[in-house]
Amino acid sequence: MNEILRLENVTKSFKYKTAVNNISFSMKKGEVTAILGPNGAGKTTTISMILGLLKPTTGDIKLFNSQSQELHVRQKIGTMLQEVSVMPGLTINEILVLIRSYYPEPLPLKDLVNLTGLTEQDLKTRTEKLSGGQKRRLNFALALAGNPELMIFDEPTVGMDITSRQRFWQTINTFANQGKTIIFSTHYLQEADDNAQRILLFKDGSIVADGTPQQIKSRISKKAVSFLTDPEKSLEILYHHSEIEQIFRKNNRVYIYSDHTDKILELLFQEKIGAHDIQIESGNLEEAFRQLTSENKEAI
Ligand SMILES: Nc1ncnc2c1ncn2[C@@H]1O[C@H](COP(=O)(O)OP(=O)(O)OP(=O)(O)O)[C@@H](O)[C@H]1O
Repeated sequence: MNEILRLENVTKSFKYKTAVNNISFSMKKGEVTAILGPNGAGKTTTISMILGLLKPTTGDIKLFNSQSQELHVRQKIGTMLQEVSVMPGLTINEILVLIRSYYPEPLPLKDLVNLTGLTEQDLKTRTEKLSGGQKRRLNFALALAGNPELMIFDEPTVGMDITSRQRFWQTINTFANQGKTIIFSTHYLQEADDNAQRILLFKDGSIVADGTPQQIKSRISKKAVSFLTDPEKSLEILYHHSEIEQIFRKNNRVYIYSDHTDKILELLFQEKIGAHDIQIESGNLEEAFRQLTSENKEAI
């Protein structure tokens, strides 16, 4: 079966808030997908619904063509959520042995330790004495314990130091190369760009873009020419030029979006508007993200 996940017209409304608004998407085996979006966009709510921790108000979710509550489905999923509590009184080693025993084909303990960077000292530590970093490593090991086909991570690298972050993505890439399906949410554009083949960009509970990082960047991130000029200077003379797709002022700098930056430079000199400190910026994912998730631009 090639399709691992399908959401159809899924909405989640809380009393005063529609957190997720009529979203649909499916995911194939082996895809690595980032759910990207600003705070409050609906990422965690979506992941919680996929995992069966929250029930959609309307719509349908299928995992492996079944409901997420079914045992054969749960055995195929590994997850790491933002806030996790672990059983007190046990060492990391004891918890890993216990959790591995719930799965038909768990990963060997040695592999779990190597893949997550757990140390000998970590294994002996009792859960109530874990540092933030140790907790993260344990949670990662728990997510991998059952050798899951589908891995779902909610903002996995929050609170990780640089070394842990690098190890995390290395491990994820190893699993991706083995054909595992991976979904992770993040605020970090760079993480999505570096590690996902597909980005679902969320805003206000809706999906506003769905594509490869490259497609998303090329679809909406334009090149910009920006410059300083006298704030009193009228720029009306530029408005009728068809090469200019968008023009706005931000922090005293004027920005012009266009695919034809050479033409824009010509115009600036022709029209004698006193442009100085001219810069040309090519679009990047940060810019794409800003354009897609903000509504109000300061118009001139
Ligand atoms: N249990 C709840 N009751 C009421 N409102 C909620 C509940 N859970 C989430 N929300 C609201 O739904 C919206 C989406 O929240 P969600 O946590 O899914 O966003 P997010 O994209 O994961 O944000 P963040 O990046 O900050 O974690 C927010 O406005 C949030 O306040």
